[in-house]
Amino acid sequence: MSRAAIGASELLRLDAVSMHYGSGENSVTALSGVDLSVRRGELVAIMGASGSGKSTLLTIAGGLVTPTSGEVIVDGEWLRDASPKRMAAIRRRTLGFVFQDFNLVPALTAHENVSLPLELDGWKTGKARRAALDALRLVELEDRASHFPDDLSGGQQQRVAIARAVVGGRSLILADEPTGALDSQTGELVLRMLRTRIDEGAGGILVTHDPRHAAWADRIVFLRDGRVVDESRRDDPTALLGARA
Ligand SMILES: Nc1ncnc2c1ncn2[C@@H]1O[C@H](COP(=O)(O)OP(=O)(O)OP(=O)(O)O)[C@@H](O)[C@H]1O
Repeated sequence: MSRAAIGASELLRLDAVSMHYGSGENSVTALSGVDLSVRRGELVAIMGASGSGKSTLLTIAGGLVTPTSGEVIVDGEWLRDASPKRMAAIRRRTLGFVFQDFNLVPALTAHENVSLPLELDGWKTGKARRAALDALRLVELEDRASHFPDDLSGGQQQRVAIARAVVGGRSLILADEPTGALDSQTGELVLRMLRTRIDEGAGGILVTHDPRHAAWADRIVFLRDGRVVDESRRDDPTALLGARA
């Protein structure tokens, strides 16, 4: 693929990505020739049965795992060419992860949890704290900044996790079942916050089992046995219904 072919609005591209775990007789094919693109302002849902490769796709997109073959391009950078130092910088500055179990540090306030990645990245404390407060404002939790995770509801904790994922201008949000531990009303609130951030110019992948949650995405990509078997757009409800049937 020509490097010039990557558009400025394209935050993520997976090009013919395959992933095999193990070797020989015990080898498991988790992904097989997957192509995927995520643009700014676009949320892509990934659906598929357990074991279809959703989490593997997310960890590869986030540079946590190198695929067996194929290319991963994040915000114009070929991850295969990135040095470990550069890779760490891309993870800190461009990528934000949101997990099902929030992953907040219990001994730190909401404000400190959000500013921590920036401080680890060398930001001055004052600047990092101001950026963290801006991110908490985005998820409407500015007034809970000094609370510890234990003093926040599950939905509030997940909103802190979203703030931490986008703080400092990170643009690609990778969310793995971010509503799994929440009741449906709170889960919807969290998805609305995620959607707002995407509409402001980030891009994202949402791994989910729930079609109601996938409906927040612009596109749904269906995986089966590590392959993309179908794709539906939100503006094409007939295709969506057909694909889910
Ligand atoms: N570290 C690993 N070592 C070996 N096999 C693995 C590893 N991680 C995943 N697999 C296998 O790769 C395949 C895809 O797994 P993956 O976790 O990506 O699927 P998934 O769609 O996210 O599943 P779930 O919905 O249950 O989380 C499965 O067969 C799984 O057993």
